[in-house]
Amino acid sequence: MNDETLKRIRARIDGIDDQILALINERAAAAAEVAGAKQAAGESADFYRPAREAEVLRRLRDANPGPLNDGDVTRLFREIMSSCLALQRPLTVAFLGPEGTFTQEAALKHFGHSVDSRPMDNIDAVFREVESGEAAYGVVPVENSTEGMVTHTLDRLPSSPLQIVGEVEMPVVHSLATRAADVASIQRVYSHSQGLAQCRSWLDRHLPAVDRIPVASTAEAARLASLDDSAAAIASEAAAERYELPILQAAMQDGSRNATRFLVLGRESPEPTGEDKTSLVIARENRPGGLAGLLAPLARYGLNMTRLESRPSPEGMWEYVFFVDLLGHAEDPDLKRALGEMQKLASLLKVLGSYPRSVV
Ligand SMILES: O=C(O)C(=O)C[C@]1(C(=O)O)C=C[C@@H](O)C=C1
Repeated sequence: MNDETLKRIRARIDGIDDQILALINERAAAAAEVAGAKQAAGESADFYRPAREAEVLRRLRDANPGPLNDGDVTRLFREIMSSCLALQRPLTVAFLGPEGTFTQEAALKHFGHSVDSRPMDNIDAVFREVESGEAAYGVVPVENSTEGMVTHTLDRLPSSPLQIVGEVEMPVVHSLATRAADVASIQRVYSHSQGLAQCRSWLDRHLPAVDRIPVASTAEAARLASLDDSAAAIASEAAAERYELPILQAAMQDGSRNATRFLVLGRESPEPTGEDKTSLVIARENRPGGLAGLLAPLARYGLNMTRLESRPSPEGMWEYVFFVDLLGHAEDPDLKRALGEMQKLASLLKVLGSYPRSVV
């Protein structure tokens, strides 16, 4: 390419960037106007509107003419909205820490980077931080496609006054991060128990005799591995980078499509968007056909159940509660009727939240 051509194209790009800059700021000013209107209406506590954000992202994704792909378009607008909201008031978001966990990545993917994100030591602490009002929102893992549910999260939900206000799905790619020169020099491997489980076959094949040490998080594993040249961590690339650990093996997880679902916890239920999910916890006294009868209204109203999970009930030995995810919002007429009918049969029925299905 000759210099003249390059100069001409770059001048055009500069012109486009000026327009984008002016438009982004015009958008931020409009969002600030919304904030003013919310404040005037007495809604000053929290300006975040998950339902509206999901609508904005879905509309732009569906309108995207390319060549940018839909994922990049939603990510860019996610960050623009995050910055617009931070101008109104930055959100505080508690997440299962420390810095560098997959949960932090999920929190930033959902809220964008213009938030005040706070690492918590454990899942219970995330719940408490939001329950006490110290943080407006919290992010916790709930299930992994290889290893199944995160029982701490499920068990904490029924007794919490918090609502599930969103979900984030993320591919989870594990790396073997270490200062060891080669696999043969590794004497111990640290990770979260889920990380060790998700890489079991790889470890059996390549490091069969090495100690596998479960620690509080994959980020903590990376920190420990950074202190000991004969140790390795199974952690995210981000955590490896944070602790300046070289990656000896990338993408070492057993399932090529390993993904984790995270829940966003808040205090108020989002409005319906037309593409929502509802999570419930239910129970019925133990008798033949009990659970089938309790779920029957869902089939009658044509509702789609996307998850059914049982957990031991805190009430009694060999008693169970069931976690159910449904497509739809608890305010949708059919779902509302089905819930009304289930309520009459159930010994326990609690709506844990209705929230927009994940967009980014
Ligand atoms: O529409 C609103 O309620 C806004 O505050 C504007 C806006 C946006 O930037 O589009 C910002 C924050 C909300 O979470 C949702 C949307």
